[in-house]
Order: sequence, then structure tokens, then C-alpha cells
Amino acid sequence: MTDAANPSAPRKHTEVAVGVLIGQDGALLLSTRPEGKPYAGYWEFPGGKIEAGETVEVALRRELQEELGITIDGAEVWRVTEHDYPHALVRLHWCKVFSWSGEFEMREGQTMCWQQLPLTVTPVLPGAMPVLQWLAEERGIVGPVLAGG
Ligand SMILES: Nc1nc2c([nH]c(=O)n2[C@@H]2O[C@H](COP(=O)(O)OP(=O)(O)OP(=O)(O)O)[C@@H](O)[C@H]2O)c(=O)[nH]1
Repeated sequence: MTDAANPSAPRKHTEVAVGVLIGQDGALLLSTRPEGKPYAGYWEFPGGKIEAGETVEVALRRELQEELGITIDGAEVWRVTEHDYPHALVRLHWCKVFSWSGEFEMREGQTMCWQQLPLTVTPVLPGAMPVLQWLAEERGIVGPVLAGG
């Protein structure tokens, strides 16, 4: 989408905070995108848009409370990526999260699961693919990050 008043203007980024929750066995938490959102039903890492005045950590804590009912202890940005979707140009601020409190509760009707690499769930949001690749590299996993992919 371009700016109607100025079609040559660069698209503005939508800033997004994303959490890579890592369990004690190294499993990764994936969840499905709720109905009504672009790419509904695709698997993603939990997170959402950063609101005005929020830091990445504050936004991520709010999003994970709203979506999953948990409270994260802390989050530091690990990687920043960009992805150009038809619906938005997003800048994704990825945080690894190792510690949280509360019970998981799917507050937006989504589904969650813990996954090792390669992932067995599909389809996965295209914007998450570089991060899966980095996680696989860190773990010395060669080959596709999606089983059968
Ligand atoms: N949460 C999340 N978003 C991702 C991932 N990968 C990726 O490209 N995105 C993109 O980042 C954006 C996140 O926005 P969202 O729609 O989930 O955010 P939100 O919950 O604040 O939505 P809303 O306020 O519109 O209801 C979407 O454009 C989504 O496609 C990912 O792994 N997790």
C-alpha cells in the first residue's frame, strides 16, 4: 500500500515485538494467528504491534499477557528483521524469553504448541523464517527448518 497523497513516499514500518519462548528442554512456543487477522491460522511466535511510547519489552509483556495470560520476567532484543507483506511493512524485534509466570490461557481462541526444530507445524508466517534459521544454526541443526520442507 502506498501513501495516497504521495505515492512515491517510502512505506512506514509497523514495529512489532515478538517473543521466542524457550522451554527447559529447548522447545519453542508457536501459536496460530487468530481469525480475522491477515494470515489467520498461520503459525507464528507470539507478539504484536508496539504502541506509541512503549519499549519492546513493555509491548511484549503486554501482548503476551493479552494473548497467552502469562507475565514474562524480562526480554532483551536478540535480532531485528523486516518483512514486506501486502498488508504491512513490518519491523520485527525478536526477544528470547526464558522465564515467565502464570498459566497459559489462549485468550484469542488461538492454538499453541511446543516445538523442536525442524518444526512439524505448517504453514508458518514467512516473516518468522529467518529467525528459525538462526535458531537452527545456533543448535547445529542442518537442513530445512520445517519438517518436510
Ligand atoms: N506475532 C508475530 N507477528 C509476526 C511474526 N512474523 C511476522 O511476520 N509477523 C508480522 O508482524 C505483524 C504483527 O501484527 P499483529 O497483527 O499480530 O499484531 P497485534 O496482535 O498487535 O494486532 P492488532 O492490534 O492488529 O490486533 C503482522 O503483520 C505479522 O504478519 C511472528 O512470528 N509473530
